[in-house]
Amino acid sequence: MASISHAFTTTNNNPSLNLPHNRSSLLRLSSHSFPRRFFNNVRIFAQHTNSTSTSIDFNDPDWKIKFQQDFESRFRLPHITDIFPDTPPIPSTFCLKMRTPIGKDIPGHYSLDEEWHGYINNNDRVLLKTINYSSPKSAGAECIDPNCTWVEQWVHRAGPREKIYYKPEEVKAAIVTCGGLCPGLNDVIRQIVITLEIYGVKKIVGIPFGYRGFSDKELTEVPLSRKVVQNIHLSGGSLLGVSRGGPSVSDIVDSLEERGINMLFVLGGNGTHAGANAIHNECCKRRLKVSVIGVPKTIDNDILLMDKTFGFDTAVEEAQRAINSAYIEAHSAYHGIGVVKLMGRSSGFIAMQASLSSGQVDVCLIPEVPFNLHGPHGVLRHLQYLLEMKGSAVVCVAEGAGQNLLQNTNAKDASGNIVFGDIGVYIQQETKKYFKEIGVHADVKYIDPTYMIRACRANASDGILCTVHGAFAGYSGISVGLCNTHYAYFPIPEVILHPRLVDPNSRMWHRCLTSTGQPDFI
Ligand SMILES: Nc1ncnc2c1ncn2[C@@H]1O[C@H](COP(=O)(O)OP(=O)(O)O)[C@@H](O)[C@H]1O
Ligand SMILES: O=P(O)(O)OC[C@H]1O[C@](O)(COP(=O)(O)O)[C@@H](O)[C@@H]1O
Ligand SMILES: [Mg+2]
Repeated sequence: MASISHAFTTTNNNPSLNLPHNRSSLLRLSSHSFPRRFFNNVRIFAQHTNSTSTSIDFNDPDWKIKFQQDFESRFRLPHITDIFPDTPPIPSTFCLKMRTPIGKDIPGHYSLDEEWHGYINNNDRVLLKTINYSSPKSAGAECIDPNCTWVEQWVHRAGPREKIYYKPEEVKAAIVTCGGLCPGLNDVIRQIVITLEIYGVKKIVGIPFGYRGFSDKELTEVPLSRKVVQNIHLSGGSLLGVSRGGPSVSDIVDSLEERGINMLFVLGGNGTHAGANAIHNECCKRRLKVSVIGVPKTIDNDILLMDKTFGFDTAVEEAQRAINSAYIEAHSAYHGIGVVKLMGRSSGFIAMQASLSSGQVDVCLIPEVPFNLHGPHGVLRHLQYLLEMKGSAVVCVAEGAGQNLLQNTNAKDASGNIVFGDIGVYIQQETKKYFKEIGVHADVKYIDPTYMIRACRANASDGILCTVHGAFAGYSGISVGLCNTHYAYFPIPEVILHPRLVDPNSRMWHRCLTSTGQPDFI
């Protein structure tokens, strides 16, 4: 029987996933019992799947069921009953149908006398992929087998559960914001605090300046309440401050123990989530009843499996303002060229989306698509053509683009991220040089709005991710994100296998190319 090595998915690098648990997995698959690690050697077939290397025999008539079982096991959410099987569930204290608190109706007294139907059932699922590709050649196709067979993949629906695993009066919740700034951090802090209070939690604190706040003795925790956070969403930044680098995971967990924190909400990007998962694993190892929940924060939008992360919409909107300025400058000058650099360490989502929606960009350069600056097909030759044809041009470049053209800085930030050379400055300089050399006038203006973009407050369309329900439901080591417009919970390792990238074969990138009209620069 021929075995075809192809696409997909398996990761089980979270030790807690291997712990015994007392809850049933997806029931519709439970009648089949295949070895759990059947798919451990499957290799990637399509681009941009969240996959590790494995192999699968597509001649096996049961491969699809086995795939789905493996998927279900990978996306199973770690739960505190994995370690404390005897933890009794209690009726939820969360209710949206509130009356003016009188006696027993006060949240925290678990005595809601009205029937409440707003809960999420633990077996509710959200469909992860929604396109049935009929051919691997379809734009953006993500296929598991060579025929692009339709395989349903379900992830866990987020939201309040009827039964909870923490008594609100026994909870000490902490919030920490890590990494770089992002619009919407204060909105999320505010929403978490307000939701915790609705459950009846009284002890809520903020850890100042990211993970550093766990170890730096000069930094004291900030008491949080609805009163404190009421208006914080009206300003950008983070009420708590942010930082990169910081203490070891073991020191962070020591600090959690000392402070008596048993719910930790960690707002950050892929680095922060790697930290959150390590904290979760360390808590499991020490047998601590702690729920660690990640909230994806990054303007780069580089977290896997989610429609988008909060702050991204705002970043795109702000980026368009910078593009518009570059356009006006370029358009108003004789042979004007505007260059705008936007953030995006490994992913060009902001540059792509802002270029597309502004309609004012002629050349969009992102890390995922290689390009030459010089040569007959290079960007500079195309700029010359644009000046001849329309008199001006606008270039939008993501910070991680074209790094192969720059000298390696060999520098890393406190979190271990590579510090890039400035591609925007390089393009500006090379453009000036090029037009000087060919004796053509060009007025080059360079705009770098990056810190202005991420410091602004979130716009109305950046939804707030509510995470508190996941912690009360007893989950830990999970992240919350929008999946096909519905909120879902994901085990952290699945969303940080690698940075989410723009697929150069996706409709979105194709639309961007249509909008800019740019050729291939290779
Ligand atoms: N692999 C990792 N394990 C544990 N902590 C990490 C890891 N990577 C990053 N961190 C920590 O997470 C925090 C934020 O990481 P960083 O990469 O700067 O930002 P982001 O979370 O936005 O990607 C830093 O305090 C850093 O020390
Ligand atoms: O100058 P800083 O603070 O290190 O931040 C720069 C980085 O921040 C980002 O905007 C977001 O990165 P994070 O998601 O890691 O915070 C990147 O695009 C950029 O490389
Ligand atoms: Mg990051």
